[in-house]
Amino acid sequence: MLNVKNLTFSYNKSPILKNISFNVKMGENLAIIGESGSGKSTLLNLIYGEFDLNEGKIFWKNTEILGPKYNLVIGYEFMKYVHQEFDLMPYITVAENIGKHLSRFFPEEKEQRTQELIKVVELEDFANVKVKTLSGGQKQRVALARALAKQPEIILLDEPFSHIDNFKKQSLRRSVYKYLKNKNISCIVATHDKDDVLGFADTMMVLNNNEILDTGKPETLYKHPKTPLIASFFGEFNVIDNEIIYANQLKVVEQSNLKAKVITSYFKGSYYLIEAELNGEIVFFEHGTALEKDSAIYLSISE
Ligand SMILES: Nc1ncnc2c1ncn2[C@@H]1O[C@H](COP(=O)(O)OP(=O)(O)OP(=O)(O)O)[C@@H](O)[C@H]1O
Repeated sequence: MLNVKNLTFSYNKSPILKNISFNVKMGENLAIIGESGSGKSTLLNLIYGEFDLNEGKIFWKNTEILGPKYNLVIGYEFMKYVHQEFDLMPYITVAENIGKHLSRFFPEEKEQRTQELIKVVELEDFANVKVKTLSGGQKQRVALARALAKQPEIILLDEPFSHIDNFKKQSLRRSVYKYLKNKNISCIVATHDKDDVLGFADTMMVLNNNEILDTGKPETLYKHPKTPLIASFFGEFNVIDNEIIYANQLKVVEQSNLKAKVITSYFKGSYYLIEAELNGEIVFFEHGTALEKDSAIYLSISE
């Protein structure tokens, strides 16, 4: 289990993270979300032992994670970190990059493991291609596979699918998170993307103003967002009578005391997002069809 206790850290004078405490169990998937600059990457760096803490302690099982002041070589065998710079060897192939740190003395196992991971990141067609010729998204997938090669006990992922196109993203995400679960590898993922969280994360943690704003199951935070910031992570929402109401909770009805005027209909695929004016405020709701501009409609709030 990863145990982070009262962590406080600053690069310069003002703290970036204050009093951060949480645990991650074996095989658990924890998603860290927060606005840009809220300290997600910094927290991953600290867990990896990249910097020295100002205060607090980090343990993986019984091993204390120590920063550069105490360690000549940063990083531990049981932990891998896939950050934004992929740090690959450009002049060797995808397969060679992935198998680079696997033992040469077990060539069959090395080959088998490399092939298994190439499949996980869906790079079968590129196994023998030199990394320097790959796109950003393909490189990101090689970096993921390489981090998994020696099967860490815990993996830290910083925006792991940020460079991957929408055509591939969904299936790749399922493949990687399923692999981590099957192998019982703990995972901490820093992300801006709700699709990394919903359906995959066991727990999510929201960083805001240097602290943990909330933490819990994604379902709980979705259903009971403490603040508009948390609701905004999940999608369009409105504040009506001081309550956070998601766009999909507002329905058009025959008659109600919420009379609104349609402004714009945005095509969203399986629905339209309608922008309307309600009591002088802008509201958004989802609807099956586009609605005529300036038409009057009545809304009701569903659970
Ligand atoms: N090496 C550094 N030296 C000084 N300040 C830094 C350093 N790295 C990050 N910061 C600052 O620390 C704060 C947190 O940055 P961090 O990269 O951890 O945020 P983040 O939540 O990961 O952001 P993003 O979502 O944009 O990646 C920012 O204000 C950033 O400017």
